[in-house]
Amino acid sequence: MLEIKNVSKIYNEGLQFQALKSIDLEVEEGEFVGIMGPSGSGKSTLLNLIGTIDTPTSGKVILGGKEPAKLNSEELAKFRRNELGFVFQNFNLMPTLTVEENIILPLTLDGEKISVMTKKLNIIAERLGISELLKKRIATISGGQAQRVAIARAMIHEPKLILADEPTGNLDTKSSKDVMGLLEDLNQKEASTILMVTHDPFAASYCKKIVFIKDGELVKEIYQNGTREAFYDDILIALKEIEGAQNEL
Ligand SMILES: Nc1ncnc2c1ncn2[C@@H]1O[C@H](COP(=O)(O)OP(=O)(O)OP(=O)(O)O)[C@@H](O)[C@H]1O
Repeated sequence: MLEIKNVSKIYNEGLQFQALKSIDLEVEEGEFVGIMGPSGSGKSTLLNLIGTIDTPTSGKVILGGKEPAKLNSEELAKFRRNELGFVFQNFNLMPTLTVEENIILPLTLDGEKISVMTKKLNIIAERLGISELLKKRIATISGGQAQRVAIARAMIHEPKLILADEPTGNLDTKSSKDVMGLLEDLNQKEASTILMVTHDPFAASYCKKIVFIKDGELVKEIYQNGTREAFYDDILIALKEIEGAQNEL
């Protein structure tokens, strides 16, 4: 469903900098993939290319058979709204709106009927355990609750792919566990395809596969074969290997 073919990204502002070098990556429908790597290795650059926020210097990003780089700005805005769901570290919710207003925002932009929006809203709120919060303003809920709301907003239009950038970055341990359990559930029970950038080995242990990026190149891939606890240990070993090699340099 997602194909990244020989993608490179060179930033041209001021000094040229090659942030990604010939990346090849395929994500199948229903996968839950983590992207890890040292700071500055190119994780956000890669996520921005997949999220159609930026375009590759060379190579192709193909999502659901379409190449977003070929769309005009209006088509692209529609593509992004329909095919992708975004979850960010800082939640990116509208603080003065209520929980329900935030969740239905993507549908409002598409001019959906109120009856359809209400039905979808109630199903997803129930599913994510936030039905009690719908009338509250974002400014009055906790970080863990805000991230649930952000996930509901990312899911409500049933996107092909959910892109999460450090979704537990601003959460305490308990909320991180809740949010990751929720993403795992969406992946397992509703076959949502999820791609998540994270520094946090605990959050990453919920993924089924992790790709490691270093200096703009994919250097390693590991899969969860046994328990999540065993995968957590595998992740720590892989990080040590990659960051250790970096420290030696
Ligand atoms: N707009 C830009 N112009 C020039 N260089 C950039 C730009 N954006 C990012 N870079 C550089 O590209 C490299 C990769 O950045 P990126 O943000 O993708 O890394 P990252 O792995 O997400 O890092 P972090 O984990 O710290 O968020 C870095 O060296 C960064 O300085």
